[in-house]
This record gives sequence, C-alpha cells and structure tokens, in this order.
Amino acid sequence: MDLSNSRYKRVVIKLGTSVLTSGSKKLDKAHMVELARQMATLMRSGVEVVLCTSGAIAAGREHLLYPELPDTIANKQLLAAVGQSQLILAWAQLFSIYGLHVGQLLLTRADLHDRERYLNARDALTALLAQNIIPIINENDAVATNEIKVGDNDNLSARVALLCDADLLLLLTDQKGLFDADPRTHPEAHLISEVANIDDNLREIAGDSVSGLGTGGMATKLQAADIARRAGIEVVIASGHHPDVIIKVSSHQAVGTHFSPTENPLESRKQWILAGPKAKGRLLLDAGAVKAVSEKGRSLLSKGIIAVEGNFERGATVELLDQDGHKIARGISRYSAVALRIIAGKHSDDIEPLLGYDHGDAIVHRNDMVVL
Ligand SMILES: Nc1ncnc2c1ncn2[C@@H]1O[C@H](COP(=O)(O)OP(=O)(O)O)[C@@H](O)[C@H]1O
Ligand SMILES: N[C@@H](CCC(=O)OP(=O)(O)O)C(=O)O
Repeated sequence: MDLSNSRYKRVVIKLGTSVLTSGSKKLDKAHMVELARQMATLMRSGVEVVLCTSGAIAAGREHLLYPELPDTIANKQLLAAVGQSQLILAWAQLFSIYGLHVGQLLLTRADLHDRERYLNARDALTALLAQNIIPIINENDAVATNEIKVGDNDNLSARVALLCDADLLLLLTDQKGLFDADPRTHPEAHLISEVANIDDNLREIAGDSVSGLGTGGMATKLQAADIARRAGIEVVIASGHHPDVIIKVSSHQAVGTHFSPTENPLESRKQWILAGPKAKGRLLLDAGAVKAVSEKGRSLLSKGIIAVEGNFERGATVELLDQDGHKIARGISRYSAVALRIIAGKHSDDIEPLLGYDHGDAIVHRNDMVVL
C-alpha cells in the first residue's frame, strides 16, 4: 500500500477497549502488535502518529485476575492505576519490536483547559514527535474525579487532535463504522459511509455502548467527530479489526464512516469554547432569540431568555437551549446566573437600572459563541 500520497502529516489514532481486548476480558496482544506494526509503517513513511489508548481498566482487571470489587470510583481508580502501567508496558514492548520508543501522557480536563497546562502538554507532544517517539495518551483515571474528567477517550482524542493540530482523527472500534441503528440490536442496520453534517437526526441513531467494554458507544464518537471536524480535522470511524485499517485510511481508501471537515473551520478561541470547560449552566431561549442566534448569527440579548439553570459566575461556559430542550449554541456568559435571573426577559436598557451595573447588551456575544 502506498503511503507516499498521504495528505496527512499528523494523525491521532484512538483505540477503544473493544479493539484492544477483541471483545474478550484480556488485552489481545496479538492484535495490538498488528496495530503497532501499522502505526510503525506510518511513522516510517513520515506520517506522525499520536496514539490515544483506552484499556487501562480492562488491563487492571486482567492483571489482578478479575477481583470482585464493589463498583465504586475508588475501585475504578485502583484498576486504572494497576492497569495503566500494564498497558503502557505492553505498548512499549510492542513498539520496540519496530524500533520505536513511546512516551506516556496521562491527561485530565484540567490539563486541556488551563492555558499554561495546555501549552505544556502541547510542548511535550511536539517534543516527542520531533524525536520520532510515539506519544501514548490516556485519561489520568487514577486521579481524575468526575469534576475534572473528560470522561471518555473519544472526546479526549478529539481534544488531543485539536491540541496537536492533527489532520486526521481515526476512531477505531468494534463496528465497521457508524450505522443507521446500533448493529448489535438491529442486525439489518446499514453502514453510513459519508457524513457531511452532524445533526440531531444523526445523534439520535448513535447509541450508547451496550457491550460493557466501552464508554459512551457511538454517541461519544459523534461528539468527538463534531469537535474535530469543526476544527478542520478529517474524522474516520472504522473497525480496529479491518485488515490494514490504519494504513488504508491514511492512504485515503474508503473504509468505515468518513466525516469531512467543515468548510470554514472554527478559529482557536471558538474551538476552545466548543471543546473547553464543562458547561456550568443553561439558558432557555424564546423562539425569537433562537432565530436570532441560530439563523442570523446575532448575540444573545436578555430579552430572549426565558429561564436560567445552574449557578455560575460571569465568564462561565453555558449552553443555549430552545424551548424543546435542544442545544442550539454554546458560549461564554458575560453575566452571572444571579444577575441573569434578574434581567431575563427584560429589555437591554433595563440592565443598568436593575443591576446597578452593565457589562453590555450581549449576554453571550456572538464572538464568544459557537452555534451548533
Ligand atoms: N448507530 C450505531 N452504529 C454503530 N455502533 C453503535 C451505534 N449505536 C450504538 N453503537 C454501539 O457502539 C459500540 C462501540 O462503542 P464502545 O462500546 O464505546 O466501544 P469502544 O471501546 O471502541 O469505544 C458498538 O459496539 C455498538 O454496540
Ligand atoms: N480511560 C479508560 C477508557 C475510557 C473509554 O473511553 O473507553 P472506550 O470507550 O473503550 O474507549 C481506560 O483506559 O480504561
């Protein structure tokens, strides 16, 4: 297979637990070495590879011979702490067969959102790649609490793709790609080979993981695809067991489900709004405000807010919802939740008299907003 015509310079490859275990309870090292071989082929042909690997918890269970532990957060952390070292050991050994070194980065949401930590992580990634070392990334499950977790490696890998400015995000899983229904429960489902736009209809057909092996199923893969393609990154979801899948996708052969990047990628500030901090609150909008925001690209004014959920400070990320509860945008609020409860539904001229101060008419300015 010819990789010399690959358009890609840097690819992020995410391997789900389902791929690493081949559906069993153990790491399938025979298959992992095959994946390492393909990644090594890419590296040799000048395509840089960043590996986002799941499987720590599965490896922990295997190493401790499947202990009967109550399903608590602390026990998951225990399994991840034991399993991550086994996982990285396995990858280091498998890549060494191909003469490659690996470097481990365990990240949490905080590493991606705090500007200084973000730049540190980016520098580490770039330094590894400059020395032809494969960065191997997982969430730091042993210490990450729910508050600071990305939560699933699909979303983590999309953020890593943004972080390292990749051209391709390849999500490898136990299905051939995205189907028009979950093929586990709908054997007649069809593979969708090309996705031009991610909308609510598509989100509805992307279900959760039912195997008990993975986290998030297709739902989180679609979230990841949405984040990456809006940043101008191509995305492919494919089977990790398809022969030569990594090489085929990297040489632009049609495998799995391909998502084209959006025509006008978001600038980095808006990428950050989309993929950045968890939303701290939600603003429910009336029909006029929904139209102004979604169709006319306007800022959100106080008049169009019907209700405010959550407790947040000025500068927090919030979601904007229509009256049916659909998310229509995400942005940064210029007012706190307390202030918004006072001025919701009121005219902009009333802000100063009601609050005694004024941060401007825009509650969420269009420059601080991503329309979904
Ligand atoms: N529309 C869909 N198309 C394909 N798979 C789907 C769909 N909806 C739900 N799924 C489920 O998503 C699973 C893959 O996700 P997951 O179990 O999290 O694996 P991974 O460990 O690779 O992340 C599939 O096994 C499948 O049951
Ligand atoms: N960080 C966890 C995996 C989380 C996750 O998203 O799993 P998966 O859906 O299998 O990619 C682990 O290493 O076990």
